[in-house]
Amino acid sequence: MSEHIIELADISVTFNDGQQKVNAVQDVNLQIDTGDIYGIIGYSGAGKSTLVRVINLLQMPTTGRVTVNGQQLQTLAPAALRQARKQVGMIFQHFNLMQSRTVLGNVIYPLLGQKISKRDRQAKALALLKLVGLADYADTYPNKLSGGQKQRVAIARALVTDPQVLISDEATSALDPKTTAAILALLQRLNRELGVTIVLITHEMQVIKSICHHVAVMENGRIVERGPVAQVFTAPKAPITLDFVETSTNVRAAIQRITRTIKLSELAANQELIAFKFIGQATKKGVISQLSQEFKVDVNILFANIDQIDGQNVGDMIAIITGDITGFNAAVARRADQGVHTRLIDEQVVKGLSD
Ligand SMILES: Nc1ncnc2c1ncn2[C@@H]1O[C@H](COP(=O)(O)OP(=O)(O)OP(=O)(O)O)[C@@H](O)[C@H]1O
Repeated sequence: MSEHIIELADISVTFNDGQQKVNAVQDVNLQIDTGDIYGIIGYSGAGKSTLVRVINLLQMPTTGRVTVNGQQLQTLAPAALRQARKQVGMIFQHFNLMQSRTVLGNVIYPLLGQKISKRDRQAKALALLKLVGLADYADTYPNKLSGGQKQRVAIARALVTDPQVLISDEATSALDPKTTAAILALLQRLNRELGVTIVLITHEMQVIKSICHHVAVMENGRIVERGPVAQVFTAPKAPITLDFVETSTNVRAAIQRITRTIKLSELAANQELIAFKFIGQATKKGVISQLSQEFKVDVNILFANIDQIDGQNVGDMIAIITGDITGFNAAVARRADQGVHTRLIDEQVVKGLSD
């Protein structure tokens, strides 16, 4: 088995929409490890759906190579490609269930036409319904189910051909927060128990933070940043990543609220407004209280929040520091390797938030 279950090399997708040319995906290289939960985040129109549809050649790339489980899909004859596609299951925002079939009928559907007896088909579908918590709903029709239950059926259906990869295209976007959390927990359990690799696209940071191990951030058809979730979201490099982070942690709203009441231009020469980030152990160590005593600075906390990213604690704090700010800032900078990061909130930062 290859270490990378999915390898996308130099992928571009261009649509010719009448007179207009749309470069939906541009020069994307992406490798996804076997067994990973890999998130792709971006705003609407960033190219996420187009990119993931390339993974099973539902969307032919204009250029580039698609390799799944060691097979370069574009080199396969139609029969082999049909077989290879079964390695990739998909779930969608609107479930795409067939209303005229029962829950069991929906889950069985992908197995029709395969060399597998009716009894085995049923047994397999029922086992999957049990796995997703819907054993008692086999004979129910989809219109009698809640959104969360419909998505569970769709997940069972996507897994019935034993795919190695499950693609989730905004699968929780139509669900309420509690149901979203339950579906994400289910995906996490399926990843652990079945070893299925999950590629999950979303525009919501919360989704990425709760179950993904790696993330790629897409903007205008390109991947602008990628890496382990905790790393990308605690030390974002691309402006759009920072934007996602600050929106989801409420830091952006907090900075806007604070700077509406406190004018930065009216701060004294020995005062600064600073945003702190504490990662992992640093959330527990009281580094700031130690340093504030050492440098005799006052720390006036205006906002604080603690969050979990891929199982790791991440804290945010915004405070006005008064006193020996040069010494204090230098000492904090030396703590970067212990997971303490700071950012000065100046007029430019505030202006950037309102743009
Ligand atoms: N079949 C198509 N023909 C023409 N343009 C398309 C087609 N499919 C997608 N596009 C365009 O390609 C770009 C990327 O779309 P895509 O759906 O991949 O983005 P997305 O990040 O998944 O956004 P959303 O969450 O809104 O679906 C958009 O500008 C979209 O309008």
